[in-house]
Order: sequence, then C-alpha cells, then structure tokens
Amino acid sequence: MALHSSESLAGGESVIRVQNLVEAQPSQVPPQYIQPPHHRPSATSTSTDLRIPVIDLFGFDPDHRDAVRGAVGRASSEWGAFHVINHGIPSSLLSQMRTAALSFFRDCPVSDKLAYACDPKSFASEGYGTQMLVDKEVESQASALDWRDYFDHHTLPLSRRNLSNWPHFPSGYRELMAQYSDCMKLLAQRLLAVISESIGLPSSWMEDAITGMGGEENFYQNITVSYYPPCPQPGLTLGLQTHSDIGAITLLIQDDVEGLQVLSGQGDWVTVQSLSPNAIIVILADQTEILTNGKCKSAEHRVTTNSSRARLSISAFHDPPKSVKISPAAELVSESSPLRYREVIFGDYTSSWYSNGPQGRRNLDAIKLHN
Ligand SMILES: O=C(O)CCC(=O)C(=O)O
Ligand SMILES: [Fe+2]
Repeated sequence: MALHSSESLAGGESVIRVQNLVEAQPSQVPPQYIQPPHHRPSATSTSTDLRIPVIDLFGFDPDHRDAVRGAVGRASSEWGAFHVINHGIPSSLLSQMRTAALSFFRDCPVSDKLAYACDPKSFASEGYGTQMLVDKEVESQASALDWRDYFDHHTLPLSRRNLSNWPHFPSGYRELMAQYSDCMKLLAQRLLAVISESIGLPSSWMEDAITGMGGEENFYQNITVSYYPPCPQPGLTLGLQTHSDIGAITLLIQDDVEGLQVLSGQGDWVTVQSLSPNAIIVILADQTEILTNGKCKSAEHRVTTNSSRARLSISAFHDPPKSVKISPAAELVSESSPLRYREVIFGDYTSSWYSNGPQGRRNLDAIKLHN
C-alpha cells in the first residue's frame, strides 16, 4: 500500500510534506490521510462548555506555594493538562519563538527546508519531517497519516545539542531555540517540583525518578515545532492522531489558531482555548502517570484541522533517558492504593510506542496491572 504520495523535489530526494500537497490546492485530501469513520472529529463527542484549568503560578512566589500546589494537584489528577500563567518566561521570548518558527515553515524555500530532512527510517530522528514511518496502526488502516509537518530539535542534554542541525533561517533561529530550550527546562523542573509536592513527596522526587538520579546529563528534552497547513476536508482528517505523550512533561505554546483537544474524564473532546499569547500549556505524559501510580493523569489529546488557516505549535518534551527504569513510587502504593503499573524501561516503552502507534493510551494500558 502506498502510504504517502511522493514527488521528486530539489536535491533529488523523493519525499512529500503536507505543505507541498496543499500548494496544489486540492479539493480533496489523498486517501491515506482520511481517518477511519470512528476516529473522525465529526464522529466523536465534543464539549463546548468544558475548559482545561488555568493556573496562576505567581512567579513561583513562596507565599503562594500552598495554593499553587493545590491547584496543580487537582488539575493533574482530573485532566493531566492545564494552562499556566505568570510562569516567569518572558512573553517576548515566546512571541519571538513563534514568529521564527512560522517564518521557517512559511518563508524558507522547500529545497532549503529539505536540507534538514529527518531520516525517515529512524524513530524520532532530528530534523524536518512529516509522518512517514509506517506504524502498525496506519498499515492496518486503523488510523491515517497526520495532516502535519514538523521540525524536531534534539535540545538536551547539551551533549545532544548541535545547533548546525537546526534551521539557519530566519537569522538568529538557532540561538533563540537554544535560549527557549533552557527556559523550558527550568520551567519543567519547577513544575515537576510542584507536582512532587502536590502528591506528598519531596520536591526533587519526580526529577530524580525521571533522570534515574543521573542529574543534568540524564535530563532529556526534544522540541518539536508542528505546522498544520489548512486542510480541504477537516471533518475527515486529524492534524495529529489521538495519543498521550510518551515522556514525563510536555510544555506547549500555540498561536491563535485553535486545534488542540484534550479528552475529558467524561469522554468529551475539549478544545484548548487560545488563551493569551503568554500562556503555556502543560501536558502530563505517560511516565508521570506511572511514577505517581495514576495520581497524575497522562492526558489523551489530538489535533483537529481547519480549512482556512495554518496552525503552529511548539512542544518541549521532557523525557527520561532510554536506560532508566520507571515504576510507581513505593510511597504511593498501599492496601487502599494498590500498585497499578508494572515497571518499564523507558527505551522499551518508546520502541513499542513507535512500532505500534499511539492508539490513544494503548501503550499505557498495556502495562496496567488489574488488581
Ligand atoms: O500541536 C499541538 O497542539 C499538539 C502537539 C502534540 O500533541 C505533540 O506533538 O505531541
Ligand atoms: Fe502530544
């Protein structure tokens, strides 16, 4: 089965990005992007009343710590996703990052972008890509290709950071991305401390567990810029299929085009509102759910498409290294709260995720203990 149409582009590389498909102004999407009926946005229940929580962090002021801890604890167990404001990251950095990322996708010629093409044969390789890997789900037609192009940056630890792998256009992009990476790392660390405290554990607990006590060199971060071109048939497609994030905590910014949706506890899809350009969206991921024995929820989410405007988001993923073993905190396991997940090695978990496809929370469900 042909999973993506291809055409020969400058540089002789046979590859297609969604953005190139759209340039031909098709009235219909190619069949490989059409979701099976039960995955289509039109077939799933969407709530317009619900909103993910908005949490004021008060710049991590100790005088507000108790209130912030309570709000983060509630949002983590009910939603696994929330907005944060007054997080300490300058709004100018967020807007410069959005502008630079959009300019790379909009203004950089295709042939220049393809100079950074990621390796389609390896998982999570760095660079400019689109969903090309054939996971079992796409192969069996249980899902379809994402209506999305992206640029993945390996940002941390510093030993993985090589600025020459990142866009040279627009000017200053590389330095800006490096600065953004450092700021997001700091915010992730501060949020992990609040989350640890919210479940009654020492502030350093989550970060120690994720890094396997390995410190800075074991604090992994990837930053993905996602670009969702307008889609002629939004009812049939998804910008990004339903999934939960693999790692520990994702920090995301979006532009003023909505599209990200989170699944509520009641089973309705809730659109993440375009709040203020300064807000950052926090999405808790699978390893956080495992470590907290289910006290924090890994949010199931997806991205819908629209026919009029391209959408941009920037996700900073914070992950354990492949070798680290992740299992629920002994302190959170008791007779009234039995062990809910078996231990995983993070590298095994990611391999299974990439070869099976996310299928909602299937990979997390597969390690659940039913006791
Ligand atoms: O584009 C978005 O808003 C979400 C991106 C996302 O969920 C991801 O990259 O894992
Ligand atoms: Fe995600």
